[in-house]
Amino acid sequence: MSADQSSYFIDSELGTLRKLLIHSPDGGIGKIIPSTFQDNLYDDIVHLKSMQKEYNHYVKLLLYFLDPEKITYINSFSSDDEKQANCFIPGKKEYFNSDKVLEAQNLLEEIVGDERVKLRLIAAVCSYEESSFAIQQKLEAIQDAGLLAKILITGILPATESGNEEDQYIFPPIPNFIFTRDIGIMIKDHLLLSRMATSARKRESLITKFLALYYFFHEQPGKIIEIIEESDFFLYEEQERRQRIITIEGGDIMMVHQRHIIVGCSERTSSNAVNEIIHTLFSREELGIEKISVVKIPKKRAQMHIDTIFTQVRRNVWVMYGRYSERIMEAENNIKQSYLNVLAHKTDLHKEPEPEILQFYKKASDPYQRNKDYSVPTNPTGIESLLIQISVEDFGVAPQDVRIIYSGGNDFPHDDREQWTDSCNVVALKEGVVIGYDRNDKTSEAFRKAGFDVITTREAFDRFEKGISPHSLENTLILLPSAELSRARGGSHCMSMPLLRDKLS
Ligand SMILES: NC(=[NH2+])NCCC[C@H](N)C(=O)O
Repeated sequence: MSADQSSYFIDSELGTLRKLLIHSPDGGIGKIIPSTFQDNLYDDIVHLKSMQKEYNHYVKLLLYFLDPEKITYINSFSSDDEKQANCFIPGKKEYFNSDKVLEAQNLLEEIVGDERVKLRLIAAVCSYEESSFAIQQKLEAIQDAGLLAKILITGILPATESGNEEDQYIFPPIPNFIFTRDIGIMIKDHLLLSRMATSARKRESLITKFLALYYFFHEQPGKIIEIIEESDFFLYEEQERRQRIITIEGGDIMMVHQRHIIVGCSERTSSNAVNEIIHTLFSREELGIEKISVVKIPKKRAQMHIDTIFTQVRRNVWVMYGRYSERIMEAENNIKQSYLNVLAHKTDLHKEPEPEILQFYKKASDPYQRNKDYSVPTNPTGIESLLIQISVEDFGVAPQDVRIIYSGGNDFPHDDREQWTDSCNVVALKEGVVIGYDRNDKTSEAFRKAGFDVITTREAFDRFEKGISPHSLENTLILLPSAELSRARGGSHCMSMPLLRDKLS
């Protein structure tokens, strides 16, 4: 399998999905202990086997839509449970190996098959992880590229290679690598590399950079966009450096329309990064980006990226967290304030920091200037108006036809509970057909009320087995089992890095 470079292209969140990058939950996740799950950006320890089982539903669903021949292949092992299970484990002989549902571990295996790349990557990882020279040499001696790829991800050097009686833990796990959304962002036929905000995810950035350079764009490195701090960054004192730091995570960037990108300014994507993203994207004429909407959100664990607050379902339909809707916030504040007035309380209502929208336009007639101010004075008043504006102005939807589905049906406490378990984080397989989590009951109900079919993956598979074509589904929310997956604090949008979508007609 080698990369077909012309076949990466993303200019919407909705065009029929043809190719994406995933990573199945790996052995590193099963090594996290109660005192480290927080540092690892998890909210509990998870049961790896159950998580993998849930994840396999996701993979199978993707294959039904993107590469159905692989379903036939997997089904051919129906009389042998072990072999069938192996079809879902990267590195196993029976692994399905699709060139449409791409597994990061497999791509890594492919690039480290080249000795030159292998040595570079080992050196880079070992120096980042501050490994000993002895460990570096052990890794260099490994001839099995598949094994090496697995070790670089899980951090586990098996006894057979370590020369010890037991497995050796040489690097920390990177349990968030399942959230491939965050590691890089396709913008048309370019790839913007992320720059992870936390040390728990930095090895992911490193591996992704190698995948970009030696797999996806090895013949066209110019298509890789990298945004880093200014060259004098290291000369500043620590506090100043904190202001100037550039961190970018894919969950904060949405290529929502061919001319319009949304960029989140959040716990993970720094304001300086947003600034540079605007300049960089506008300066690259070939991208054709004319408008950038910045969504500044409070820095909070529950909403670490903008895709935890809203995602797009159809041109005219969005799912969002109602507490971040300015319309709802205003209505609630008014009600609360009027109670306070009636009760003659002197205290003012405690207000949470509110999201803020700033829009920037690149006018084709204006020559590009480094310090030019692109901002426009009339920004949408909040996230909900922004989403409506996109549907109406970018997609030509009539305002009365825009529909916002709220997390938990906007009903407290379900709104908060379900946002926490990623009710607002859905990915579109095609326009109107999205993947969500089965535990978000009230959000599913809200989808039903909005005219969507809501089915579980099992129901979907049954239908497909009966010969119904996956692509015949319309306006459907497909629910993944999610008891364990959701504890890692990401949904299907986070678990996907789309590489190729059809253009919307
Ligand atoms: N695009 C996303 N919302 N990704 C979710 C990432 C969750 C992951 N545990 C983290 O905190 O980094």
